[in-house]
Amino acid sequence: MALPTWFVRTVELALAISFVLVVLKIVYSLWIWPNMVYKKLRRNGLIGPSPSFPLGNIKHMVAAKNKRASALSSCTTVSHDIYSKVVPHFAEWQESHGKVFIYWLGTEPFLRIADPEFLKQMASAVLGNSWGKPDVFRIDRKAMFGNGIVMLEGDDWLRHRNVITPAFSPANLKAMGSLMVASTNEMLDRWTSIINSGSQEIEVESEIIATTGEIIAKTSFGMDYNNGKKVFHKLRTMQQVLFASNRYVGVPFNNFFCYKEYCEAKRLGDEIDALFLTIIKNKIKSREAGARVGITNARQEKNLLDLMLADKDCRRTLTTVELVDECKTFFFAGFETTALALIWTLMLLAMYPEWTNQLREEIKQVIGDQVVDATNIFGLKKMGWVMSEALRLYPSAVNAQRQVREDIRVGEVVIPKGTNIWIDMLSMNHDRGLWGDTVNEFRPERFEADSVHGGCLSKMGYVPFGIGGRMCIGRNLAIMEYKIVLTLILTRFSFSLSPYYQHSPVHMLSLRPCKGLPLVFQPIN
Ligand code: HEM
Repeated sequence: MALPTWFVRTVELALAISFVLVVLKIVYSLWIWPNMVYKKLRRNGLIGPSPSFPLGNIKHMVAAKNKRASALSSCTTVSHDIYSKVVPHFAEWQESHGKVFIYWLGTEPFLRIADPEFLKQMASAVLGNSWGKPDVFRIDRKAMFGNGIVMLEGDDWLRHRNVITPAFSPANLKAMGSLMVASTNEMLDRWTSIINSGSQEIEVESEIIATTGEIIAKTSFGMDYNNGKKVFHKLRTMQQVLFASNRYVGVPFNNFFCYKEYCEAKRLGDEIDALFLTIIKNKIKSREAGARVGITNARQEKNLLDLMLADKDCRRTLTTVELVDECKTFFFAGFETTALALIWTLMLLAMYPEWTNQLREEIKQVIGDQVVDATNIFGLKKMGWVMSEALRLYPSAVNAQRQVREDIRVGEVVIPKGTNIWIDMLSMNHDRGLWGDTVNEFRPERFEADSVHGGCLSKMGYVPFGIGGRMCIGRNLAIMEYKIVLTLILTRFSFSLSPYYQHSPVHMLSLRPCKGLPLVFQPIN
């Protein structure tokens, strides 16, 4: 039966209108809106390198990085003056445009900030939960973080933060200490076997990463070794895949250009979700079974996942999907950052044996013959300075990103709603104007008189754990783990840099040694 002409015409008209609306929406979001934000920023005197459509400044960024990579491959000395090597494009643009400038990732304009005073005024003008996260990263990193706390904003962020914060109470952290000691000792026993078998050189990067992965799997989710390992390997692979496609973040339809990587990241993300889902469902079942035989939820709460399953009033406030996303978020945020702080510290201590000796002496005085635990390591003050100095020269979090949810006034400048913000911590940590002539030297003693800011001329110039309400939730856990692992290594081994070590820090979501960290070990009797 033929359809009536008026019906066919109406459908055609509806389709035509929908098509035009979709095209208008695309033009608006890819062209009109970003240009409106850009023009407002320029009217306020903020400038930057000229972008081109549709890559923005990405072409230049990739070219600068490739040039740097070939220069680094012939470099044999270790220098801590790394800023222009890690982000050569920013170093170049800072020379011509100053510490605050606009650059484009595809069709997304970003305001890059490395001026702590500008940042201070900006941060004091907004409430913690009225900062957003750039939409472009929320989409790009969905496979990795889902809608976990790192990507949330507004009331949802506050709700998750309130549920999760109690998990990091001193009592809970204390309970995690013995698990950390056990996992670290397993790693060190493995090192002893390697040395006894005749090889003194150990590739430390992968060892530390695997151990911190195991620690987070056990302490946060009560996972067994095999499941922890599975999640850990999938997350690592996903990071490599995402980094490969990351270069086109912000470019319209970039998922089509990097379709293979996009599908691979999605597949890995789905597999990790399925693993966590099984763990969560089993936990819920065992909690229910426990409740039936009279074991209260409070008695069952041991790790982060247990605590997320029930808030203090024993009600579940996060849905199962939200729990899965938080598990992924904490797994990634928890192992990579702490591992890198330890890895760069080992590289630095291998270069500066006088500091290794000072730390060993401190361990002797503070811990002596006691078993290392979550309480006695807090007396290790010099180790705290070493951690701060390592995080200054080689920060695990190189930058932080935000999206402005309402217009912000900074002096005469108005930053319009919708602006993407790129806070460049690496640049501030290596800023001679803030740290003086010793900026690129390893000097933990700068934290002796000023343990928080290390004598930096601006209080906002050194923020290794972030700023304001979104400051790192796992800070105390990270410090505890760092001190436990480092204390155990220093009491069992002395070490130096392998002649094969190539100093090649690279920005791959975090700051990592591109060519690993081979160290030569000697057991201490
Ligand atoms: C040396 C180790 C660590 C460093 C340097 C570090 C650094 C940071 C920084 C700079 C931020 C703020 C990011 C931003 O403002 O966008 C942050 C946030 C966060 N960190 Fe850490 N972190 C470390 C360890 C950990 C650990 C061990 C965990 C969990 C077990 C963790 C979980 C988180 C989470 C969930 C957030 C997001 C908080 C929010 O948005 O409310 N971090 N971290």
